[in-house]
Amino acid sequence: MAGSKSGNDADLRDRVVSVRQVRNPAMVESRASLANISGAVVLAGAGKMGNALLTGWLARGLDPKRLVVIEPYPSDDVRALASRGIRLNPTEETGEAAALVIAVKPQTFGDTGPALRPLLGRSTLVVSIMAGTTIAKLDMVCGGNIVRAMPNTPAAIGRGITVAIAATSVNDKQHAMADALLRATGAVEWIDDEALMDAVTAVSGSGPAYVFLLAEELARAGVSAGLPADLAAKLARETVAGSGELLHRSDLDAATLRRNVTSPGGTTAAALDILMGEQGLKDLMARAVAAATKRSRELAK
Ligand SMILES: NC(=O)C1=CN([C@@H]2O[C@H](COP(=O)(O)OP(=O)(O)OC[C@H]3O[C@@H](n4cnc5c(N)ncnc54)[C@H](OP(=O)(O)O)[C@@H]3O)[C@@H](O)[C@H]2O)C=CC1
Ligand SMILES: O=C(O)[C@@H]1CCC=N1
Repeated sequence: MAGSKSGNDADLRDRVVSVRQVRNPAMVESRASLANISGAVVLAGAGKMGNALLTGWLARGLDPKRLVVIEPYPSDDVRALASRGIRLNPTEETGEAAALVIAVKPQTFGDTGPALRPLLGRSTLVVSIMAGTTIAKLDMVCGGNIVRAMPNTPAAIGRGITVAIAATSVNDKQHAMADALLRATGAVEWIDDEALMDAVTAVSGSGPAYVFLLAEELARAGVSAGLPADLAAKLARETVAGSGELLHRSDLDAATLRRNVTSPGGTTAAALDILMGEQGLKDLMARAVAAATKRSRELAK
């Protein structure tokens, strides 16, 4: 029996921890391509997402001297980057940028966008990460060879995912540059139907917030169940992070990984009866993603 039990354990281990080697040839490639960018990369807007991109680029070897950051109220972190050679709010002419990455709020772009025009030459690549802001609007407000992209904040640690679409005026060289800038922060999916961008924004752009909310609420529920607050926060954080890492490394899909936690008649099944019941997470998530998709469409107006 013992033999068969350890056989089962081995099976289970194979199923649960079927870990693929973390290889990221794209990362190596993007490092090379980032080094190949000649000319300035200008980031307009170094708020939360702009800063995440900046951190990702620098970590993956983009020469700080190539970076120009335009940000009216730079955070201390962004100010500190100036000592590494980044040009922050330069007063002298920067000339035409090789790439301009626009990370200002979509609601302000109509006012702030036209001021970016002097940075654009005929070959300048424009990458916009603004939610809801269409290629047509970008073209109208500032022009350029436009790639519309939707990254997410795990970009700061090279574990983001970006969905991108290129306007027809974008040539192969500009496409490769956009791919290198985006891929330096994680995975990239190119699409050719811009209408998908609203749902993309609702799933992966906003998605990290849903996951962080899960950690917050799991901790809160732990406190309600009697745990000290600091222990509950640690358990929730490590559980979300560890589960995310397992999902990342495993070949198994999320549903199988979930089933592997759920012993018949056990504690997880009791919890999932609530979470997967009527008006449970399925319904909540569908409503949340629909609301975000609708908001993205509204931002386009
Ligand atoms: N946060 C996220 O997870 C994601 C955000 N995005 C997109 O990224 C963009 C930025 O979002 P987020 O970082 O959250 O927002 P933030 O408000 O944190 O960042 C925007 C930054 O742009 C600055 N800014 C305002 N005017 C100008 C200007 N004229 N020139 C340069 N910078 C200016 C803002 O300054 P001030 O605050 O003083 O106005 C602010 O620091 C948005 O378009 C959003 O849709 C996309 C994917 C994910
Ligand atoms: O909340 C927002 O509008 C932005 C876009 C996706 C994530 N943050």
